[in-house]
Amino acid sequence: MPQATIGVIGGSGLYRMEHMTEVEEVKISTPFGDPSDVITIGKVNGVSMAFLPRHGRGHRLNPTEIPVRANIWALKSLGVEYVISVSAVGSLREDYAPRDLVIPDQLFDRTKSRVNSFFEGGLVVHATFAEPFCPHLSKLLLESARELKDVTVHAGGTYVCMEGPLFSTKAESNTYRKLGMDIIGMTALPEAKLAREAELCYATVACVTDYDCWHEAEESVTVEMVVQNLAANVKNAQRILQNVAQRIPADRAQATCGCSEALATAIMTDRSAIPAEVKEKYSLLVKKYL
Ligand SMILES: CSC[C@H]1O[C@H](OP(=O)(O)O)[C@H](O)[C@@H]1O
Ligand SMILES: Nc1ncnc2[nH]cnc12
Repeated sequence: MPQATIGVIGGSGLYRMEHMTEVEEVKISTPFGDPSDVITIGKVNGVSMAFLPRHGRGHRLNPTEIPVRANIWALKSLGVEYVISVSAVGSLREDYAPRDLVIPDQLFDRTKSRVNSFFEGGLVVHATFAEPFCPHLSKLLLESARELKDVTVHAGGTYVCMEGPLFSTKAESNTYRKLGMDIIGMTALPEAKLAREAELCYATVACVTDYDCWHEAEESVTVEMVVQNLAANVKNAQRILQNVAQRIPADRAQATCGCSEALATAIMTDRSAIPAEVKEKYSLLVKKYL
């Protein structure tokens, strides 16, 4: 099986990686079912990357249907250590305009029907999630994005993750604004939580496509609006991915974050109380601690 240290999860509008050479497609099965699609592995600027479209090619899966556990497990099993998510988002503030990019630093969970953890059936794990995005990978993405002189990039912001698939009401959108949220989408959770449980560095390039439905002078969000703005945004996201490939250290020991040891103090269950078959099932994630 080919391996890659960097994984890219493509969101709306990003279903394949441009400028990828030596491309191989791999179909992976996991204890949590099949991922959203086959994973493409190849080289971007000489660096190995794995690419997975979260909604599947053809955009077949709505946010609630995305097999997030299978997606993160599959990337981990390919040796991925860094996951870069590319996502379309609505803006909840005037100065984050459509076609701008945001590297968010916080998350607020408004999902209702998602599975939030890998661990169940006799293994209880409480990982720290105060900083949901990897600060080290976010900084590298920000530096790469800032090299695009024709694009406005915002450092930081709170991404509120709603259930969907319908967009928000005006009452919801205005409430999120009052609560201090900056951007809105439907997919960063549980992806970020599962990446943390898999001890992966995880960060997002959020592509602003609309002002949701709160803005008095702008039309409320529609799929047509999202798709039009995404065409430009996704090109810029691809440029960032090519650039960041050069900056990510091959050896994660050089990273200044704690993502690679996120479970070191998180396992609550007595080692002697964990059934053998559960240890076996989760060995990809916790073998080094058991
Ligand atoms: C097509 S607009 C709504 C859709 O776009 C975002 O997806 P992604 O984060 O995968 O780019 C949003 O979360 C919704 O799923
Ligand atoms: N306004 C919005 N709400 C939720 N998800 C989105 N994705 C893009 N725009 C969005």
